[in-house]
Amino acid sequence: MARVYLKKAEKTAKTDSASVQHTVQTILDDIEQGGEAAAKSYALKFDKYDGPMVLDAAAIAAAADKVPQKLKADIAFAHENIRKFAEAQRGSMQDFEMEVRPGLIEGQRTIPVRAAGCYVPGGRYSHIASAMMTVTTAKVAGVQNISVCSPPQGDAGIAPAIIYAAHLCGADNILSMGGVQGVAAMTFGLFDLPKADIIVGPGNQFVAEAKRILFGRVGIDMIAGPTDSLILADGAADAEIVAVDLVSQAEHGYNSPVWLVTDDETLAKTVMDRVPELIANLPELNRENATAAWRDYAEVIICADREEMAATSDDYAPEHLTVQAADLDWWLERLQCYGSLFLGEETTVSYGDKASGTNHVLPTSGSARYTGGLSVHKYMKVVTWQRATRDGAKQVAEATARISRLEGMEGHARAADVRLHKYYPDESFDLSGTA
Ligand SMILES: NC(=O)C1=CN([C@@H]2O[C@H](COP(=O)(O)OP(=O)(O)OC[C@H]3O[C@@H](n4cnc5c(N)ncnc54)[C@H](O)[C@@H]3O)[C@@H](O)[C@H]2O)C=CC1
Ligand SMILES: O=C(O)[C@@H](O)CS(=O)(=O)O
Ligand SMILES: [Zn+2]
Repeated sequence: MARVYLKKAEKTAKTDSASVQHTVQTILDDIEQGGEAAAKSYALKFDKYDGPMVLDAAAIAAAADKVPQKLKADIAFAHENIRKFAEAQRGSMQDFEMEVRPGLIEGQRTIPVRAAGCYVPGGRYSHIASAMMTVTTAKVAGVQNISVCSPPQGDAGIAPAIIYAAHLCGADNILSMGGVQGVAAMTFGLFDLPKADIIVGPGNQFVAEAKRILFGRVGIDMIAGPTDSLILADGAADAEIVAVDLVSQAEHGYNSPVWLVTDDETLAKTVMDRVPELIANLPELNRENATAAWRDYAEVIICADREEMAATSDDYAPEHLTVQAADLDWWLERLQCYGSLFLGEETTVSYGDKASGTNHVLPTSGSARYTGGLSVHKYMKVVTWQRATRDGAKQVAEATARISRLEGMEGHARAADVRLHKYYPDESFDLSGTA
C-alpha cells in the first residue's frame, strides 16, 4: 500500500527561504563593513536593545541572584546529566599510534578547537537548555575559550536563567546579542571576543541561514533550524500521549513541523481530533505557534505496516523521532535517519530537550540524512601525524617518487629522491615511474 496522507502540509522548511537568504546576506555584509556599530544597530532594530554588550562579573552575579533556588537545583541536575553523557562521548574518541610497517609510525590525535561561539536562541522562549547543551559539550571537549550570545529581551537583556546556566556550564564570555548580528559578532571577533573557530547552536531561520552562509570561513556544527518531530505509533499506542507529545513540539514556532506516522487509522483519527483541543488550552504565545504549525506544517500518514512506517520515517529524517509501538528493539535496529531517538512511552522528546543528558541541538529539515546532532566530537579536530626511521621510509620513498612522476608531479618526486640518495648513496634506484 502506498502512504496515505490523512493530513498533508501546505508548507515545508524551504518555504520563504529565498527572502531569508537575501535578508541575512545583507545583514552580514553590513556588519562586515560597519563592524560593532553596525551590529549594535541591528540589535536595536530587532531586539530593541541598547545596553552593555559583553556582560561583566557584576551583571552575571546579578542575574544569578534572580534565579530561584529550585530552578538552580534543576539546572545543576540537568547539567550533570549532559556533562556525564558528553564525558562518555569524549571517552569514546581515542588517540592512537601504530606501526603501519616496521619503522613507519603513524598516529591520530583529537584536538579541541581553541574558540567556540555558542548561539543560544531567545526570541520566543528562554532557551536555558540550549545554553547547557552547547557550553557543556564545548567545555568537556576542552575548548579554551567559549563565547555565548543570546538575544536580549529589550532593556531587560538576556533572560537571567540563560546567563546563569551559561556561566555555570563554563562560558567565558556572554554577549547580549541575538540573530545574525550575534553570529557575526562571534565569527568576526567583535566586542573583543576571540574569533570563533566554530559556531554551534540552534536558532531560527535567520540564524540557520547565517551559519550556512558563513560555513567555511568558520566551522559550523550543523544547520539546526526550526524544530521538527515525528512520532511512529502503532495501534497499541496511547492516543492521548501521542497527541500531547505532538503538541509539545508544535509549540516551538509557527514553522515547526510535527508528523504522525502510523499503521492504525483509528489511532490517527483520534489523535487528529484531540490535537486542536490540546492546542486551544495552551497559553497564548504557545497556542499561536502550535496552531500555525499544526495547520501549515503538520502531516498524518497511514502506512501498511511497520516496515513502511520505518521507511517513511527515514525519508523524513526527523530531528526528533519517537516510537510508541511494540518491539522497541526492532525499531532501534531498523531506523537509520534521525537526530535523537526516543523509544517507548516512558520517555519523551521534552526529557531530551531539557534534562535527560543527550544533546538537544540536532539536525533539522532532513539533515539527519547525513549528520547527527551536537556532540563533543563537533568541537574536536581529528588530526594525524607520522614519523619514520630511514629504513622504515625507504619503500615509501621509492613508491612516492614513482607515483609522483606518473602524476607529473616532479617536485614531489624529488622530495623522495633526495632522501634516498642521501641515506643510500651506494644504491641505485629506478624511480622513473615508467618501469
Ligand atoms: N534544532 C535544535 O536543536 C533547536 C532548535 N530550536 C529552534 O530555534 C528557534 C528559535 O527561534 P527564536 O525564538 O526566533 O529565537 P532566535 O534566538 O533563534 O532568533 C531571535 C533573533 O532573530 C532575529 N530576527 C527576528 N526577526 C528577524 C528578521 N525579520 N530579520 C532578521 N532577523 C530577525 C533577531 O535578531 C533576534 O535576535 C526555533 O525555530 C526553535 O525551533 C531551538 C532549540 C533547539
Ligand atoms: O531540540 C530542539 O529542537 C528543541 O526541541 C529543544 S527545546 O525544546 O527548544 O529546548
Ligand atoms: Zn522542544
